Amino acid sequence: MPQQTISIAIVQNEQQQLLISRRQKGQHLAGKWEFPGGKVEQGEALEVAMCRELKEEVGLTASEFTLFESLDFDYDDLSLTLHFFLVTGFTGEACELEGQEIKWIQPRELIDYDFPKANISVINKLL
Ligand SMILES: Nc1nc2c([nH]c(=O)n2[C@@H]2O[C@H](COP(=O)(O)OP(=O)(O)OP(=O)(O)O)[C@@H](O)[C@H]2O)c(=O)[nH]1
Ligand SMILES: [Mg+2]
Repeated sequence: MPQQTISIAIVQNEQQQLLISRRQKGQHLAGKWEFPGGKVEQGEALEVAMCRELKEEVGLTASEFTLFESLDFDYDDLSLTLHFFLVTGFTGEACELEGQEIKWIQPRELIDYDFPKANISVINKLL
């Protein structure tokens, strides 16, 4: 089974809102909501990958962050190691650089959005 390491940014703004985006047609788990992030490249540090994906996907530059949770999760077709960072400092304005839908929501609203199974423990920690 393919194995991937993923770095993810949970971005929190000054109103305590969190940034979520929607996975697009053709992507793994299309239609689900997620936090911006993606595959860590060969030899790339986890936080460097998180910052790169955040910039590429929504145009934000992370300046303050901590590792929030790391976990392994197996989907039927894919085995993942996911590293979630909580980003509390950033510059820029979030935009839909890849044509995906994005939203700022309150943590308690996370329960109203359909996230991948791998996100359940992280979402429970954020609620
Ligand atoms: N970005 C992100 N991916 C997640 C989350 N939860 C989760 O299970 N995943 C899974 O982790 C993998 C992330 O890879 P990705 O598709 O975002 O990777 P990427 O940005 O490098 O995509 P690309 O290869 O299309 O450029 C996917 O299989 C996705 O389904 C999440 O909250 N955010
Ligand atoms: Mg991605």
